[in-house]
Amino acid sequence: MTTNIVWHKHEVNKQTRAESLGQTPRVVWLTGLSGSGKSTLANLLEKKLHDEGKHTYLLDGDNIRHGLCGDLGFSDTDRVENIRRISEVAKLFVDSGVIVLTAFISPFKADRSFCRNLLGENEFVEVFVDTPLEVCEQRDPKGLYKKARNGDIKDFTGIDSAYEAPVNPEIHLEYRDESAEDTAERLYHLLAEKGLV
Ligand SMILES: Nc1ncnc2c1ncn2[C@@H]1O[C@H](COP(=O)(O)OS(=O)(=O)O)[C@@H](OP(=O)(O)O)[C@H]1O
Ligand SMILES: Nc1ncnc2c1ncn2[C@@H]1O[C@H](COP(=O)(O)OP(=O)(O)O)[C@@H](O)[C@H]1O
Repeated sequence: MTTNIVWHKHEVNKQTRAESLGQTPRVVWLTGLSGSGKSTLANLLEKKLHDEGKHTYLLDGDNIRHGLCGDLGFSDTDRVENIRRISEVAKLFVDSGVIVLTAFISPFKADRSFCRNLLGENEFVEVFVDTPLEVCEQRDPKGLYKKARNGDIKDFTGIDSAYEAPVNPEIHLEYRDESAEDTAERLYHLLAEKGLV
C-alpha cells in the first residue's frame, strides 16, 4: 500500500546518529524454544553492554505481546505477522543508532530471513539459543509445557507447532549445564570474537 507515498530523506541519519553515540547499531536476534533462555540471556547481555556505556534496547516477546502485538495469537499466520512487526520496529531502532536485542521464539526461517533482508550488511546477528526441548521442558519456567502436554494450550512450539532451527546463524550457542550468568558471558565472548559487540 505504498502507492503515492514518497520516502523522505533526512539530514540527520543513521550514520550521524551512530557517530554521535559512538557505536555500531545492529540487531542481536535471539531465537530458540520457549524456556531456552532467550529473555534471561538478552537481559544479562543488555546489562553488560549498558554498563559499558552502550545505548541498547531489548525487545522481548512477552512484553511486546502485551502491546504492539496484543492482537496476535500463536497460529502460524499470527507468528509471521508478529515477527514482521518486530522486524520493522528493530529496523527503526537500528536507524536511531541503538543496539537492539530481541528475544522471540521466531520459529520460522523465512521470517528471520525477512528481518535479515530488511537490515543492512552485518546489522542482523542471529543467535541460536540451542537448548534441547527436554531441558526447556524440565525448566518450564511458566508452566506452559505442562499445559501444552495436557492439551490446555494448542500450537505450542516444540510440541504441536514447528521450530525451524537456524542453519547458519552468526552465533550457535550450544547448551551447557551451567549458570545463566556463565552462558551470558560465553555469548558475550562469542559476539566479541566476531567483532559484533
Ligand atoms: N502456543 C505457544 N507457543 C509458544 N509460546 C507461547 C504459546 N502460548 C504462549 N506462549 C508464550 O509466548 C511467548 C512466545 O512469544 P513470541 O512472540 O516469542 O512467539 S513467536 O516468535 O511469535 O513464535 C513464550 O515466551 P518465551 O517462553 O519467553 O519464549 C511463551 O511464554
Ligand atoms: N544457562 C542458562 N541460560 C539461560 N537460562 C537458564 C540457564 N540455566 C537456567 N536457566 C533458567 O531457564 C529459564 C529460561 O527462561 P527464559 O529466559 O524466560 O527463556 P525464554 O525467554 O527462551 O522463554 C530461566 O528460569 C533461567 O533462570
